[in-house]
Amino acid sequence: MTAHPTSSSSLRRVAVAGASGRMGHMLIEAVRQSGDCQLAGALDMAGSSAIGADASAFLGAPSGVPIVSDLREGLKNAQVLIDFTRPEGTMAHLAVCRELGVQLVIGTTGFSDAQKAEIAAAAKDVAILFAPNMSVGVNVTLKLLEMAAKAMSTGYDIEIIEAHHRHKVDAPSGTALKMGEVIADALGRDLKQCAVYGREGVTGERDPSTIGFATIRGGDIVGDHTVLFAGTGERIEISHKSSSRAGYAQGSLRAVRFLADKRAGLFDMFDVLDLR
Ligand SMILES: NC(=O)C1=CN([C@@H]2O[C@H](COP(=O)(O)OP(=O)(O)OC[C@H]3O[C@@H](n4cnc5c(N)ncnc54)[C@H](OP(=O)(O)O)[C@@H]3O)[C@@H](O)[C@H]2O)C=CC1
Ligand SMILES: O=C(O)C1=N[C@H](C(=O)O)C[C@H](O)C1
Repeated sequence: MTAHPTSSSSLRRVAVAGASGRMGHMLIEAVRQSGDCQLAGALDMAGSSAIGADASAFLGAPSGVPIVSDLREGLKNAQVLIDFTRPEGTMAHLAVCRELGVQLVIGTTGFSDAQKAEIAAAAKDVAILFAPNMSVGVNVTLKLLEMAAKAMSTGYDIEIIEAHHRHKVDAPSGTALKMGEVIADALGRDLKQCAVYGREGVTGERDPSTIGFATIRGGDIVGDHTVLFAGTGERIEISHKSSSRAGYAQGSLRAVRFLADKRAGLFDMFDVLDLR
């Protein structure tokens, strides 16, 4: 579907940050194929070779939307910004969206606690959907983990193993950390106190109250997450594997639709999928 950035209609006007990134391309393609959204802006970093190019040139079907680095220019026609970039980029986008009243769907991972608090503060003024994984499958998996953790609260050692492509810059993945939080909450533990991020040397025996994390990086792995509940004489593995980024993009569009009638507030995919 071709949509002009200034056409007036009931289509949701969506801008995409990180427009030339792996997720940026998936999102632009999903917006253009959606039928109920229109590409209204495309952002990338100043100095990027993508600046000035048509945002959907990579599809062989121009949109008339140029990729720009000026945030106000890129957001001037948008009702909502989908941001899959880096924490420092998201924080800059957040400030301008808050000022302009543009809603945000944030898929970026790797934020500090202080940055997360800033996102929550901005959500008092503008509606924000913030989730480390937009796929339906991963969010259902989070729900399964909550149930499994409660049922196996003693006698099972919990380890979270994640694997991603060689270009990923943050570890553990945002999804793995969220899995850890969900499990720790279900067990009445504080993830900050009980997480063990990798082991080396003479570590001593495993402390049963810990939740371990292991990270694999290689090739073009889209995103695999496994939670191992290792007991005596048995073990349970709950796994999710992404073989395409399309699910993240489709989930992001569901988030855009969910936000449409929200004036302010901080939401996640549990709200969108009614999993709370
Ligand atoms: N929530 C979810 O469902 C998912 C989340 N993610 C997360 O999304 C993020 C992006 O992933 P991916 O698309 O693979 O990454 P890419 O590196 O492919 O794309 C990142 C994009 O953001 C741009 N960018 C980088 N730094 C900044 C900045 N400071 N300000 C503005 N733009 C910036 C890059 O520009 P340039 O190329 O010029 O550097 C690029 O266009 C990661 O945090 C990842 O973990 C990924 C998949 C699913
Ligand atoms: O960087 C990625 O690729 C992904 N990042 C997200 C994360 O950190 O959890 C989501 C997904 O796993 C892909």
